Amino acid sequence: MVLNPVISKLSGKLVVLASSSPRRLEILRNAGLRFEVVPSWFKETLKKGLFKAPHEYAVETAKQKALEVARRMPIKHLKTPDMVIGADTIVTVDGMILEKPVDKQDAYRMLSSLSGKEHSVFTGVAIVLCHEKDDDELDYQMIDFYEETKVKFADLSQDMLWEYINSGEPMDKAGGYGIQALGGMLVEYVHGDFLNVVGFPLNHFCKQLDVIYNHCSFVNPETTESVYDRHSSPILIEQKDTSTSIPRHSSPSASPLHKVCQRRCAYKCCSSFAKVNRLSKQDAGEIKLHNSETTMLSVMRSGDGAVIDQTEPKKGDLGLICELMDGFKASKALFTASKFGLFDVLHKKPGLDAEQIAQEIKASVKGTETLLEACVSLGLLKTRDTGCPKPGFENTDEASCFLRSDSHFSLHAYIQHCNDTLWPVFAHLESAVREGTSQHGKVKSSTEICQVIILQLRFMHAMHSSAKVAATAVATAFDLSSYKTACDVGGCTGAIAYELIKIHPDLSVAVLDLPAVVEMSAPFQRQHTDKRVTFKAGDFLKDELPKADLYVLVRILHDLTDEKLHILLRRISDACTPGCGLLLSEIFLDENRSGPSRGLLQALSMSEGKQRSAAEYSRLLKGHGFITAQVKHTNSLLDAMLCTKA
Ligand SMILES: C[S@@+](CC[C@H](N)C(=O)[O-])C[C@H]1O[C@@H](n2cnc3c(N)ncnc32)[C@H](O)[C@@H]1O
Repeated sequence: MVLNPVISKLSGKLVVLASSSPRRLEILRNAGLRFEVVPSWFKETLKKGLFKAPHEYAVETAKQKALEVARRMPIKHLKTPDMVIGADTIVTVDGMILEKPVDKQDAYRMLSSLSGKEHSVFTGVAIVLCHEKDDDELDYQMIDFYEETKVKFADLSQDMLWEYINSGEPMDKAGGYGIQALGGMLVEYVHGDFLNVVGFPLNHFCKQLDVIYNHCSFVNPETTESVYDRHSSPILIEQKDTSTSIPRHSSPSASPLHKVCQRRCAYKCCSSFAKVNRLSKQDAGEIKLHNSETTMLSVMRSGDGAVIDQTEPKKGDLGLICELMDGFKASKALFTASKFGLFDVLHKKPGLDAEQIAQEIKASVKGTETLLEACVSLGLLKTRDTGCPKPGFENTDEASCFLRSDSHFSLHAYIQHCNDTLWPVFAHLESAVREGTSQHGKVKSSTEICQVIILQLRFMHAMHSSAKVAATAVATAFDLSSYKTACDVGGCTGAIAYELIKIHPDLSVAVLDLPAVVEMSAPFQRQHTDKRVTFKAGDFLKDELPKADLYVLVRILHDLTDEKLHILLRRISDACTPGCGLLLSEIFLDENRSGPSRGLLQALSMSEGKQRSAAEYSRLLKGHGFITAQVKHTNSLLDAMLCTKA
C-alpha cells in the first residue's frame, strides 16, 4: 500500500538508491517505492573541518554519493536513471562528528562519548533528477535537505557498553548504535523523526517529492532555477554541466588534488577498471569507457525486483597512486602562489586576468597563467567571467580564509615554513630513512647569528599561524572552568594562551618558553592588551616551572626524545598537587597507527621524538601520576586530552 500519494508519481520512473544500507532500503520499500539499488563508490573522506556545520557535511556527502551513481550509471550500466537518491547519516556530540566505528575500540570511544548525554542525528539527503542529453552528457538537477533528531542516551556502564559492542551491532552504524534493534535499549528519549535516526527521514523526503512533483514546474534542463517549498523553506536546485572541466564554484566536497589527477588520468588510463573506478567518482563525464568493462558487473536481483550492484574494484586504485605522485607538485604550487602573494593580490583586486596578475606579482605572463590554472584545478582559485576573452581570477572561500596573509586564520606563515624549512628537509628523506636521523642539520645553510634569528622568527611565525587555526578547538575541547591559573609550557608566541583566556574568563596563563623566543615574541602580542597572559623566559627542562593548577602542553611531547620527555613530565608532575590538570594537545595517531597521514608524514621530518596515539600518551602520563579524564579527536589541526593529577 502506498501511503503517500507522491510516491505513486514515481511509478514507471527509474529510481535508484545510491546506498546499500539495509535500513534505508527497508524504509523506502515499506513506503511503497520501487527502486534499484546501486551502492555509491564515493568514499566518505570529505574534510569535516571545511564545513561550518555538521549537517552541511552530511548533505555534501549525500550529494557526492548520489552524483557518483548518477554519473556512473549511463556509462557503466548503459541506462540513465530518472532519479538518484543519496543519503548520509551522522551523529554529532560535543562538536564531534561520529560516523561508523572502524573497530571495537572506536565503537567504545563513540558510545562512551554518548553516554548520559543528548546528541543529534543528522541525515543529509540528496535527490538528483537526471536528464540525458544527445551527446551522452548528463544534465541533472539537485535537491538536497537534512533532518535533525535529538536522542538522549541513558548513563551506560562499561560492562553494558562492551556487551553491546560485542553483540556486533554497532559496527556498520553511524555513532555506533542502531536504534531499531538492541541499541534501542540505550535510549532514554527521541525528539524528532525516529526514522531519521534509523537512517532515512521518510516524512521530509515525501514532502520534498510533493514540492517537486506537485508544486513545481522547474524540470527544465535548460535553465537553473530556485524554487520554493510552499511550506516555507527555500530549496535550491542546482543544475550543473558535467562537461565542464573546471569547477564553477568551489566545493569542499572533492579533494582538489583528486580533480587534478582525475583530469590528468582521464585520457591516459581509461582501459583500467581500477582507474576508472576512482576517476569516475566526480568527473565521470570526462571519461569514455569500454563497454567490455560492464562485464565486471555482477548484478543480483532481489525478491522484489531491486537490482543490487555488487561491483567492487578488482585491482588496486590507480587514482590514489596518481594523487600521491602528484602530491608534491600540488604542495609546491600552493607554496609558490603563497610566496608570490597571489591570494593577497586577488583579495585586494578580485577579477584580475592573468596578465594583470603577472604584473602585480612581478612574474612572467606565461608562468603566471600556468600557476593560475593549476591553482584553479586545486580549488584555491576560481575563474570569473569578465565578458572579455580572458577570464578573471578570484580566491575560493578556502583561500580567503586560510591563504591571505592578513586573514585571522592565515596559514601563510606556516606555508612559508613548509616551503623554506620542511621542503628542503624532505628532499633528504632517503638519507633520513637510511640513517634514521633528522636531516635538519643538512639544510641549515648558515650558522651566522642573523640567519639563526631569521630562522627562529620564521619558525615562530609558522607556529603562531597554525596555533591560531588550532586554538579554538584546543581551548574549547573541555570544560576548564575549575582552573584559575595555567602554564603553557613551550607556549611560544602565546597564541594558545590568548585563546584560552578568551574562552575561559577566570583563567590567567603564564607562557613559558626559551629566553630567545620570549624576547622575540613581542610583535605577536601587539594586538593583545589583556594582562592575564604573562611571559616567562626559561628552560622547561631545567628552570622552575611557574605555579599553576593547569599545565598546557601543545605540540611539545612529540618532538622530545624519551629522556627529555620523561624529565619534563616528571617536573610537571612534581609541580602539580592532586587535582591539578594537564591539557595535552597533539595529533593523535589511530590506535593501529594507520593514520592520520598528517601525523605520520610529520614524523618523517621530526628531529628527535615520535608520534603517538591517545592511548600511548595516556600510558605515558599515567606513569607520571596523571589519569586521563577525557580525549577529544577534533576536526582541527590538533587533538586534545585532559588529564588530572591523581
Ligand atoms: C613546536 S613549538 C610549539 C609551540 C606552541 N606550544 C604551539 O603549539 O604553538 C615548541 C615550542 O617549545 C619551545 N621549547 C623547546 N624547548 C624548550 C625548552 N627546553 N624550554 C622551554 N621552551 C622550549 C620552543 O621554543 C617552541 O616555542
